[in-house]
Amino acid sequence: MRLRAARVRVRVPATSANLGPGFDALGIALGLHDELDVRALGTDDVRVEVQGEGAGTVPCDETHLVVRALRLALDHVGAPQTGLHLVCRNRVPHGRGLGSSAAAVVAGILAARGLVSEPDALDDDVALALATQLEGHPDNAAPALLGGLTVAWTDEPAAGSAAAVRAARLAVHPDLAPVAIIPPGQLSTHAARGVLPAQVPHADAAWQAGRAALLVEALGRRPDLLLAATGDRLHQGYRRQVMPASLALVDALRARGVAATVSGAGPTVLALARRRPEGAGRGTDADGAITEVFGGVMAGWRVLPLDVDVEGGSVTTMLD
Ligand SMILES: Nc1ncnc2c1ncn2[C@@H]1O[C@H](COP(=O)(O)OP(=O)(O)OP(=O)(O)O)[C@@H](O)[C@H]1O
Ligand SMILES: N[C@@H](CCO)C(=O)O
Repeated sequence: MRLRAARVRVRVPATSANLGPGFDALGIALGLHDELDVRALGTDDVRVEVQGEGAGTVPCDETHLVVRALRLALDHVGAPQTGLHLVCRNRVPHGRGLGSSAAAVVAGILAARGLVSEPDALDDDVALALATQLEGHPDNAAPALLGGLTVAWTDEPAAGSAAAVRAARLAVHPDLAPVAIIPPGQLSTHAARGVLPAQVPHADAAWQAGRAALLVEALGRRPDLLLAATGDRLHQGYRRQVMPASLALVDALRARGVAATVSGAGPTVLALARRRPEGAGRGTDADGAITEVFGGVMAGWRVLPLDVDVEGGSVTTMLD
């Protein structure tokens, strides 16, 4: 395998994982994107410029997450390593539960796909497996790669072979109107996973399986069922201790009929709202409740209505 291009442009969406009961499995791509220009250099240099989210905080050397993912993908297909110049225009907030790390990992893998002579060697199946290797779980990487609503799972490995990570796209009702409510502070996924128990009661697992099945129906065809369908007993309650304000917001919104969940590992809150019907003005059916709950007192939080991204990550080869 050789490099066929020197310059590529990559675009990857934010994602929200779990959506309540779909812990480590369901995820949805959102209309908020990181964009990167990646240039292969004739030298061994690595230069990373970051604009927007993460500027001044993420490392700008070989340890940058996009660089690590890109190198993993080049190694995987036997392509030569190269010097790199990255310009990252980041809009996905970091450490907020909106899939910034998955976006970075998918961006690196897609950049490698755009650079190599046989891009099919990094098709979506391979890209998802590589992303999961770096991320640990595929629920953000799958929608970041494929767009829309996805369910990701891992097939039991046959003796002597690696487990296969797989994903399928699911239907999304056109009225679905996600609203991200983003706090000013970060919480790492690592910290949020650290407070989860090793075991849960059988009754909770059974309850959750029913809600996850209902959620697929609610998101695809019956948005009127979203409040019931976004219940959770496996993660949000355990995580209350590390994001009390987010869980208080989830509780307050749910008490007002809004299908609110913690987005990914938090601390962002995602309201799965519905677009107002034609003629009823712009906005969503959750806007009144969000305004009422906020009351202007949650300083530094941002309310961000977002479209569902249906395209997923993309890479374009740039001609010099
Ligand atoms: N665009 C990026 N470039 C470089 N590093 C990044 C980028 N995005 C995220 N990271 C790294 O990943 C960390 C955040 O990852 P983490 O998994 O904790 O949160 P998240 O991905 O934003 O949330 P979640 O996985 O819950 O959706 C950042 O602090 C940074 O180290
Ligand atoms: N399913 C993951 C998403 C965060 O990457 C979690 O909740 O820990």
